[in-house]
Amino acid sequence: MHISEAREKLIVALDVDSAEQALKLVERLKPWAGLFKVGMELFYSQGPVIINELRRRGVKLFLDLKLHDIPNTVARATRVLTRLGVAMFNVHAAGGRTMMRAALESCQEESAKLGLSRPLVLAVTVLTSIDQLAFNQELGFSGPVADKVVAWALLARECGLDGVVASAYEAGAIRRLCGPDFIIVTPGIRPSGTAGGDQKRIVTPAVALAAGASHLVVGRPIIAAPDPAKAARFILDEMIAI
Ligand SMILES: O=c1ccn([C@@H]2O[C@H](COP(=O)(O)O)[C@@H](O)[C@H]2O)c(=O)[nH]1
Repeated sequence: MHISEAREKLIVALDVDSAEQALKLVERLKPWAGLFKVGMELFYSQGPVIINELRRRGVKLFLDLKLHDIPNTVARATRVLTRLGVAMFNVHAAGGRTMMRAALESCQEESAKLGLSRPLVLAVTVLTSIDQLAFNQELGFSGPVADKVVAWALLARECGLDGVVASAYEAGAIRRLCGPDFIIVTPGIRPSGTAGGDQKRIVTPAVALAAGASHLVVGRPIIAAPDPAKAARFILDEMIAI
């Protein structure tokens, strides 16, 4: 894989609470990342203004707010988010079929109305911070995590969604069952030899790509590094090593 192809697959999580920090990271990391992820911390502290600020810098954005509510509420929230012009956003697969369909339909309608290209809609499956024990004992699900992730990926595909957020542990099965064009965004990425912290289903960048992930989400290993650009470059090197 060429480094430019790896760059398109790397999503840097802007997990900071100020516009100044986010914009500084984007300026430093733009050469090394194809997308930037705005999650709850940045969006809740800065609001939609930060999306406009970032878009003005010409970067593609993944709005990671993980919508999960009744279908009507999610549809109405989706309508508003679609106006922001992000490249992708997500909802929880656990919200069910009607909710996922409502999100997609509302996003399609609003994009068409505004003449915008439709953002990709992804379904969050089982969070990468959940291990098998917590999945069974705390959340009360029976069976392997992977079975639930794959079932939710199939449901998301049936609802017409563009892809899922899932760990690399499940990426191979999702890729086989959902096909080559299905988007698999994979957080829980840790460069070899680094600790996972709160992340439980973790793999290295090379392993995630080999498993079938289409995009890798990396936060702390890049943004908390002494030199974020060097850390991003290191991750790209691990990605192209496969
Ligand atoms: O299952 C999920 C869904 C989303 N995330 C998000 O990805 C990043 C990962 O950050 P790291 O610092 O690289 O651990 C973070 O913004 C999460 O909210 C996830 O980790 N797992």
